[in-house]
Amino acid sequence: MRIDILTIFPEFFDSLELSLMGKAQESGALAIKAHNLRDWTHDRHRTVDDSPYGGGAGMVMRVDVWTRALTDVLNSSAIKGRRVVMIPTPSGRPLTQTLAENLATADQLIFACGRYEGIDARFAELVAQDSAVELCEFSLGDYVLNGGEAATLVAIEAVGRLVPDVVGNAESLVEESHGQSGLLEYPVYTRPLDFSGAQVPQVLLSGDHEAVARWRHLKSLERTAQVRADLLQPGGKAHDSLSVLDR
Ligand SMILES: Nc1cc(-c2ccc3cc[nH]c3c2)n[nH]1
Repeated sequence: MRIDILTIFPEFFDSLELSLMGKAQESGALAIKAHNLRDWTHDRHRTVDDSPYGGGAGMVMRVDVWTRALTDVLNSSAIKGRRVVMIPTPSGRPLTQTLAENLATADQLIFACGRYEGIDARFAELVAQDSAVELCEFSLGDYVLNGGEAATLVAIEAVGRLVPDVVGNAESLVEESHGQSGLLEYPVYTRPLDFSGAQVPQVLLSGDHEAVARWRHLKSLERTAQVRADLLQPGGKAHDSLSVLDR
């Protein structure tokens, strides 16, 4: 998967050279490039924003700069297949595991990181009209950030780890929170066996793999019921997991 990021803070994404995302770039499973939006300005001050029509506080990012930048990235990366323009915004659709799984099948993601009061609305409108790309306006949750960069980092990690050959052991993607079961993760333990009197659950020391699997599933159900009962409602992703209680 090719990932392009348009931002006025390209150095914000230096952390993607580390850990799993860094290894995925070395292996070629992911190709990530951050571009400085100011490279597509034409004035001496490299201006990307202006005052809002209709008045109000703050500044709005210019549609001409954004459209020039996106057009250039799309034309120069020349990726065939499914291309999605990702715009982080508080008014977007929630970034869920289901959405991340869907996006992980794309050939290219292009992230448009806004700042100030956001990007001129005509930018997203023009992207939506372009049949060569999909538009995905997404939100991390109901809280407001100062810009799109942090949301983009989260989205790249959530989607990137689902791209084939990025995570070494695909098995580990199955049992995590919001994974295939839709349940929250069970508690995990490792050495020391006794820590300040706190013990490891005996079943995990039993060597009885079936009993361990059953205990883990029940702990996941318990945790999900405590913290995210909504996931267990009819239609929720974890609702089918309740059937294990009937056995
Ligand atoms: N979920 C969420 C996204 C944002 C966001 C996204 C882009 C910009 C640009 C300027 N402020 C922004 C805030 N806040 N919260």
